[in-house]
Amino acid sequence: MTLKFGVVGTGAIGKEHIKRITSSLCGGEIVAVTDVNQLAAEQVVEQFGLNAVVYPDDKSLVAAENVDAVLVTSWGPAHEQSVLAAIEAGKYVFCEKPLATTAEGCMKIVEAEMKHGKRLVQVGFMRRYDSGYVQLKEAIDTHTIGEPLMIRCAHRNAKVDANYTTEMAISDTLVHEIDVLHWLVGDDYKSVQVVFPKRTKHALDHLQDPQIIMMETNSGITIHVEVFVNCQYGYDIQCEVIGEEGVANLPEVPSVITRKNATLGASILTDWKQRFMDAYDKELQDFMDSIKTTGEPNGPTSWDGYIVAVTSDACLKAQQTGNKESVTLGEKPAFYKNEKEISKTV
Ligand SMILES: NC(=O)c1ccc[n+]([C@@H]2O[C@H](COP(=O)([O-])OP(=O)(O)OC[C@H]3O[C@@H](n4cnc5c(N)ncnc54)[C@H](O)[C@@H]3O)[C@@H](O)[C@H]2O)c1
Ligand SMILES: O[C@H]1[C@H](O)[C@@H](O)[C@H](O)[C@@H](O)[C@H]1O
Repeated sequence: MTLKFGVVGTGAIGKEHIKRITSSLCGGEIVAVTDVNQLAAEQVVEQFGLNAVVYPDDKSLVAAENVDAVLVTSWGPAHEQSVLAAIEAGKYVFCEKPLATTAEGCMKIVEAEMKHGKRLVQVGFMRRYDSGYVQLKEAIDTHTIGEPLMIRCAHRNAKVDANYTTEMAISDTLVHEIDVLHWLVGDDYKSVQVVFPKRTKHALDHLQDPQIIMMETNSGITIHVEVFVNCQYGYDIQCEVIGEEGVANLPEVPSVITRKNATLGASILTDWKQRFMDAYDKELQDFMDSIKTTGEPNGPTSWDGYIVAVTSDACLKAQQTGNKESVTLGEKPAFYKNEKEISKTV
């Protein structure tokens, strides 16, 4: 069976996902596309030689009979409406982060999905599919380093464009750590705090860069994440878990090591597309495969999207107050308690 996708939003990551579904993954086909910029949607159909209809908006695309699954890759604020429309129509949804830009929006999606009665939604938190993070999780789960006590992370982008704001360090960038870290240690967040170090001269005037976000889990694990989006030198993702019996690090991306001019060298990637290419492939392949085999997606859930939104809201508040802000999630619904471990399925 081929899963027929309708794509909402044919910008940067929309095109990346269309390319992988049509050229490197198995079992998917793009049959519909839409974008507020109709020309962009038409160009994508031509660029990738798709046999797909261009729809005027997400509602008409979702309603198309031959669309089995909706791939939401529009701007964040537009996600909620498209995801809710897809659930309403009983269609599967793969939604890029964020699931919705507010915790209330994510909760509406959670409630709609539970009302529908089976899982339809997967959120694009691709780091859970990255082989490095999967290995790190295995080391933690098998108690290789004992009980985790502290985590230190860095999320560095070489540079960002003028539209990137101080808030986006949380809502666009930190969201990846918020998702992957609670998954890594199997614990939820209790509180967050944000500290603004000395600003880099490479940030535009409106942007506080870098930022340090401190998070604490219910069991007391303390986490420090440095978000530094004008670090200049490359795209660099670091994660170190300090346990009672040892320390585990996210593996470095493999690179040829050179020896030249009295210097030992290795290259560093420059953007997220290359760094997580395999993880993007695996998350979408898993989405298609698990729907085919079990009738439900297997990856990050709407509840995971909700956890990220609540935590991200607390961080945004902490940016303003400078105080420790609490994270209040409420009980995880039983509906979301049977998730399978990705590390055991990919
Ligand atoms: N998982 C990741 O690592 C990752 C990486 C990049 C982007 N993203 C997420 O993917 C989403 C898209 O990011 P991008 O970099 O491709 O942005 P982009 O600006 O390149 O593309 C977004 C596209 O959506 C279209 N659009 C906006 N509102 C729409 C609507 N209501 N209906 C239809 N089309 C609409 C825009 O015209 C644009 O073509 C964002 O939510 C972003 O956070 C995730
Ligand atoms: O939207 C992008 C993307 O999510 C990247 O993975 C992240 O490193 C960037 O900081 C963010 O702006």
